Amino acid sequence: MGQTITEKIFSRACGKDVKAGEFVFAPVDMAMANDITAPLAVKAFREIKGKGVFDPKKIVIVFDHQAPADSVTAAENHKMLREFAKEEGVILYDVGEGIAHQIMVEKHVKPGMLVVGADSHTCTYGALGAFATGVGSTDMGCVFASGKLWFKVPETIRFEINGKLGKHVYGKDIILKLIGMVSAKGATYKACEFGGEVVRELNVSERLTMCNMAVEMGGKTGIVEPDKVTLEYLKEMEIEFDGDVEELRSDEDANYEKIVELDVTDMSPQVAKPHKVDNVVDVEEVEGTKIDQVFIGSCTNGRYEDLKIASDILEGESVTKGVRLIVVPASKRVYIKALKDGIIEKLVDAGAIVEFPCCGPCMGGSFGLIASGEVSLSTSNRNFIGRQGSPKGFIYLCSPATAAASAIYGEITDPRKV
Ligand SMILES: CC(C)[C@H](C(=O)O)[C@@H](O)C(=O)O
Ligand code: SF4
Repeated sequence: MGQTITEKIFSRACGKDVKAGEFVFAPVDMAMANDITAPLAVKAFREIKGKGVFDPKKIVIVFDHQAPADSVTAAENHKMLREFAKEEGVILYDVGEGIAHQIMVEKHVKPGMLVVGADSHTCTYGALGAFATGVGSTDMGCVFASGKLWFKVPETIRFEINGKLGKHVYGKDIILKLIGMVSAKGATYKACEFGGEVVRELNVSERLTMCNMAVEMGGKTGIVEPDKVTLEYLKEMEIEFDGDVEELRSDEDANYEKIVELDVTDMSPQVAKPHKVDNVVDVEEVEGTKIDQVFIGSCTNGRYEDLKIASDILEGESVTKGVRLIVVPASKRVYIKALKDGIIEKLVDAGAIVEFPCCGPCMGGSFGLIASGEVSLSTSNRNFIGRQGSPKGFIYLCSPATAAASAIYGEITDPRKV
């Protein structure tokens, strides 16, 4: 019996052939924690070992959720983490560098790696053909100390996406559609392997969006077999990779728990309605819903390509009066590229508020909260009650194209009509 890419990555990490369902104690290639989870990981690490992380070059800490500090507690956490990073020599990305997940895929992740992060959206990195998953802070403390962690090698659900995407329909719409189809717990603890002719043609940015939301259907990770699109991306990011992507394809006779097929021809842009990510409908069903705030950003859709799609739609238009459009580039690299290409200027011209790279309003952090009764249309990944401010607010999720078109009209708008 052949192996899935997930089994291949675990077999390489463990130095022996392993199969889905087996429990393994595996060494990790990279470990990441952010400003919310790292303080607890450091505490656990101190209790377990005291001093001396397993390998400082493999540990990354990023300040993104509360950066720059939005409270004295956050400031104290940042201060402690700066001291820890200096003492242990681990890699630190301070305020302004961007969202951890974006930084990881711009600088550290390579195909075939086994990566853990103390954040649920670590699954994003699977878009590069790595196995990456979120872990708790205490687990991360153990990783800081030993470089290893136990896993149950997950079974794989293969999502086979075929057909042809229409105008203004993107990876975000595909993943929302899939979550609606299988439900928020439909892939619990599974590796969600995205393939098929449509995925092969998606750029890495859209693959990242899809893998990012695998956890919203319960997935242990999202993963795309690496190919020449991946290699071109690594080159652009100046990430050195001398492995063979062919070796990281799932075998033809690999064992899948299930294959889910989707033909995207004629598929509409998708929207997740409050308050569950699997409450997904075609945009036509919610067209005309009045909105108060639009957020374009997050580890799901805050990349250059996302900002470009939005600025193309908003060019020469203006955000309707009474609606706030908040745009947050996912990283410094994204921000600078968008600045140089005039994208930021177009967005600001249209009436957007463009903020520094960070998580922004995604989880109701430092700014951009909504009031009771207000409606947020967001390109992020979760629309739970209270996530972006008042528990009496409403959050709809969509692609950057739908978000930009809706900002012009002040109501949820089908981007194909703009
Ligand atoms: C703060 C962090 C633990 C959390 C996560 O793990 O996902 C956050 O990033 C989120 O999106 O809710
Ligand atoms: S952007 Fe949102 S989903 Fe992503 S890590 Fe930050 S808070 Fe979590």
